[in-house]
Amino acid sequence: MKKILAFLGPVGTYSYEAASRCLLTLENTQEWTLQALPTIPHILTAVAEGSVDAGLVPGENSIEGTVNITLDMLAHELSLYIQGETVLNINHCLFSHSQDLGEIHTVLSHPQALAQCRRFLQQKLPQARCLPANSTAEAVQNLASMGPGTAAIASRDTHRFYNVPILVPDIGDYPCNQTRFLLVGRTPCPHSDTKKTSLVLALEKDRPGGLYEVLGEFARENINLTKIESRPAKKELGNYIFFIDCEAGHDHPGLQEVLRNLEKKTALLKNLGSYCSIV
Ligand SMILES: O=C(O)C(=O)C[C@]1(C(=O)O)C=C[C@@H](O)C=C1
Repeated sequence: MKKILAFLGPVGTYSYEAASRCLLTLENTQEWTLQALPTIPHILTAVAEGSVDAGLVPGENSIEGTVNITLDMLAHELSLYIQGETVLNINHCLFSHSQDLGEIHTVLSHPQALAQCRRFLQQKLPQARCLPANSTAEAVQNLASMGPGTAAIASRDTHRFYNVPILVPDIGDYPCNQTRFLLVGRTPCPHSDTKKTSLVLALEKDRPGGLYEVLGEFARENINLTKIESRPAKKELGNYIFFIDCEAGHDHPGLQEVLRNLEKKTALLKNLGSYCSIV
């Protein structure tokens, strides 16, 4: 039986494109197949429970920031490892069977895509209401049952899978729009040449210099951070956890030293895994 890589479906989503790319780089590619699932929680839970072997989920967008559900589930709810990352350029188009923008009264898409086209929607379709869909391609698929006057925001590529014309191409608010996808599995990345590591940590107590000391550990080992973000610890207000990505793989001697020291300085230290970029 083939191993399964789950992605946010149906086919034609950005996640599908990212998953197709990852599939080619997995060890023994021909032993793998893709499976569409409807939401990010479905994907991560299926990986954790073992009904699929790996999952591909969006983690961060250059315009809208972190995909909170992904990081929250990885930090608080599941024991999974990031095994790889891949970055896609995002180029949103407006799909519709209508040929006139003035006829559009409803626009469907994934909330991230709607947010990334906020100015276009405000300026060109002020009359339209926006409805969330589970994914961009699901929004295009749903147009078939929605009647005239509806439109969907999705990737140009979606055109290949659904018989819906592009009414307006390139509707994103910013010319550079990228989403970083994470490949997650139940075990650490099997490759020895990992280049990045993602950590979640919480300070022992809120005191002057606490975070500075944590960051000092990376500086001392000359390890570059590529991301730091605080998220609510899901307790009282003002209580945060920190997501840190750094440019050091698991066999980096400096990283091992940083992890040993952080164990002593933090109330929570979760290693989400070391991995490489998939291009
Ligand atoms: O709906 C899709 O096509 C997705 O793959 C999801 C998703 C996301 O969650 O960020 C991926 C890339 C874009 O940023 C918009 C939507």
